[in-house]
Amino acid sequence: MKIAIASDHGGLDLKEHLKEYLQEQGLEVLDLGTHTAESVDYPEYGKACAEAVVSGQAHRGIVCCGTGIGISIAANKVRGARCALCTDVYMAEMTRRHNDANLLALGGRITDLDTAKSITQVWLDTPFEGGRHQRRVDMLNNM
Ligand SMILES: O=C(CO)[C@H](O)[C@H](O)COP(=O)(O)O
Repeated sequence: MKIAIASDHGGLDLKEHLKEYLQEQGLEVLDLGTHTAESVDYPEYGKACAEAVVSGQAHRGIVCCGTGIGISIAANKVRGARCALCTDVYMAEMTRRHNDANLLALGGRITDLDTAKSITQVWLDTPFEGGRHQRRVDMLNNM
């Protein structure tokens, strides 16, 4: 599985650690930046990551900013993106089971690394349930 990953400066440390975590598991990572601590604008990075997923360049995407909020809003502006901001593993499980979330958002100033790794792992491993949830995801895709 290929994972696109992107952050602004507020999510940079978390992105770098998660990138290493994903690569340790043999996953291919497409790092769309940012690459330095210089202040940048999260909409650009959320958009780039969501476009990589929706276009098929990557199977899934992970976006990080300070809270995870702004970059998730940006990602969800891209048609076909279903980006879920998660702060615990229950949210990660449910957003895969019910929402078929193809992007995960995390807050580098909110969520500690161990929790972020657990959230990421559950989000990677949990399948979409389909059924009644497919109808709702179709509705999202048609908006
Ligand atoms: O969390 C964020 C967006 O939701 C950003 O990371 C945050 O707004 C950046 O703030 P600053 O420019 O003060 O570092």
